Amino acid sequence: MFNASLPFSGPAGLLHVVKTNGVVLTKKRRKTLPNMMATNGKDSRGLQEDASVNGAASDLQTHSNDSTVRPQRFTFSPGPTMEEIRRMQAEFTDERDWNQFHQPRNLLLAMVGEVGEVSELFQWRGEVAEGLPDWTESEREQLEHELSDVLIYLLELAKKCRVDLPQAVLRKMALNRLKYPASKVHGSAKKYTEYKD
Ligand SMILES: Nc1ccn([C@H]2C[C@H](O)[C@@H](COP(=O)(O)OP(=O)(O)OP(=O)(O)O)O2)c(=O)n1
Repeated sequence: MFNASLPFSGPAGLLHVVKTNGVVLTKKRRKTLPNMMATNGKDSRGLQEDASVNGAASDLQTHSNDSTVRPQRFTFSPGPTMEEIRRMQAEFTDERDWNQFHQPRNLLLAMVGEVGEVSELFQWRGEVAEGLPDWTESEREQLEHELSDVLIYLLELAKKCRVDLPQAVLRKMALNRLKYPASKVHGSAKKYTEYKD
C-alpha cells in the first residue's frame, strides 16, 4: 500500500504534497522534511515537481490563503524500459519453471483476463475524470496492479511472438500519422475509412 500523498521539498519555503490523483498541494513549509523524491525531480508515480513546466500559470487554482491546487503534467519515469521488464519477467518465470506454461496463446488469454480485471475497476461508475479524483487509494493501487499485469503479459507475449515492441511501436505510430494527417482530422474522432478525401 503506498501513501496517499508524498511530501517533497520545493522552492524556498514551500512544501509540495503530491496527491495520487495528479494534483500538488503547495503549502508553506513548517519544518524541513527529508527529500523522498527520485533524483529526476519526480516521485515514483512520475508526477513532476512543478506544474509550471506546462507554462500554465493560469492553471493555478487558489483554494485558501496558504494552499494552491495545481493540475500536474504527467510523465512516466524513464525506467524500467520494455526490455528491462521483459528480462525481469523472464527471470521470474525461469525461477519457477513456468516457461512451459507461457506459450503465446496462454499469455494472450492471461493478458485478456487482466484487461478484464482493469475493466472491473471501471465498471458501473459512469465516466471517470482524468486523474481519477474520486478514487480511493485502494482502488488506485488495484489499478496500478492490474495495468502492470497487462503490461507484463503484453511484453512477454510480444517476446514469445518475436515482436520487437519498442521498434514496432515506432513504426506503427508513423503509420498512424500517415493515416490520420493532423491537418485533415483535427478535432474529429472519425475512423480513417470515413474520410472521403
Ligand atoms: N502463471 C503465471 C502466474 C502469474 N504470473 C505473474 C504475471 C502477472 O503480473 C501476475 C498475475 O498473477 P495472478 O494470476 O495471481 O493475477 P492477479 O495478480 O491479478 O491476482 P487476482 O487474479 O487475484 O487479482 O503474476 C505469471 O507470470 N505467470
